[in-house]
Amino acid sequence: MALAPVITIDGPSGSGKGTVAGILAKRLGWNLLDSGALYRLLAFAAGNHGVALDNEALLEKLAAHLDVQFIGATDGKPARIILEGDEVTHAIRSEAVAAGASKVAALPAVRDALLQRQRAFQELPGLVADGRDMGTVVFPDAPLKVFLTASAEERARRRYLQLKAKGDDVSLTGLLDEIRARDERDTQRAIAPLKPAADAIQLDSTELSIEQVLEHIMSEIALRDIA
Ligand SMILES: Nc1ncnc2c1ncn2[C@@H]1O[C@H](COP(=O)(O)OP(=O)(O)OP(=O)(O)O)[C@@H](O)[C@H]1O
Ligand SMILES: Nc1ccn([C@H]2C[C@H](O)[C@@H](COP(=O)(O)O)O2)c(=O)n1
Repeated sequence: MALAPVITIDGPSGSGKGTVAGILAKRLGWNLLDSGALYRLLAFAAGNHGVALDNEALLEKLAAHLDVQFIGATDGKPARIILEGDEVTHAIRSEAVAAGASKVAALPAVRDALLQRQRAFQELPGLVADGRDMGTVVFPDAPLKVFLTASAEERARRRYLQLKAKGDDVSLTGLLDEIRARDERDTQRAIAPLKPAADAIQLDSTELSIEQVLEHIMSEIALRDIA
């Protein structure tokens, strides 16, 4: 049977990947893989089980047996995420969990343990996959690969507005520091670093609205006759 087509959207934190991937999946009626959520879930589970974020052997085991359910969908995103029986939909979205995710994601055995779980999302009619290595490692044959960026300042501003709207007490300079630290870790790690695939189209969303980003991607989809 033919493999489902995949559109990959990679890029740094706050560039808009998750938002754009969710809307795109909904418009196309395709499946969605938020690969960052898997690394966040692993970091969260490690905290629950008292596993240190540099204990590669234990994290590999935890990753291989991660008991996760993605339930329902709104705007292309899972409505609820259940980890080991507990709802963690919102809890995994904190900056602290993101920093932990970025640390466990640098461990080769962890990435290996999560690889097949990610590839299993490739089901008909198609998949929109967002992350750091979707186009370079997980789905190298994807017919459309997008590398979405924005300046660090704009990404911090977006994250600030997003967290403020949720009622979180955050500082813009603190978020900018965290974003820069995460960029550094994600781009400099030895395995599957954040970088554009050789055949990716690059979009800088600093001056673009979400809808304008989507228009660019939809025109690439039409050009390639993918969906
Ligand atoms: N082009 C844009 N213009 C303005 N705001 C945007 C744009 N794209 C995304 N946003 C907003 O920026 C915030 C971060 O977006 P999003 O969560 O999609 O980023 P991300 O790249 O998936 O980040 P992460 O990798 O950390 O999950 C959200 O509040 C989103 O609505
Ligand atoms: N394909 C992926 C997805 C995510 N990560 C790591 C690096 C990120 O900093 C962290 C959290 O991701 P987010 O939810 O913010 O997209 O997880 C990765 O290494 N590879």
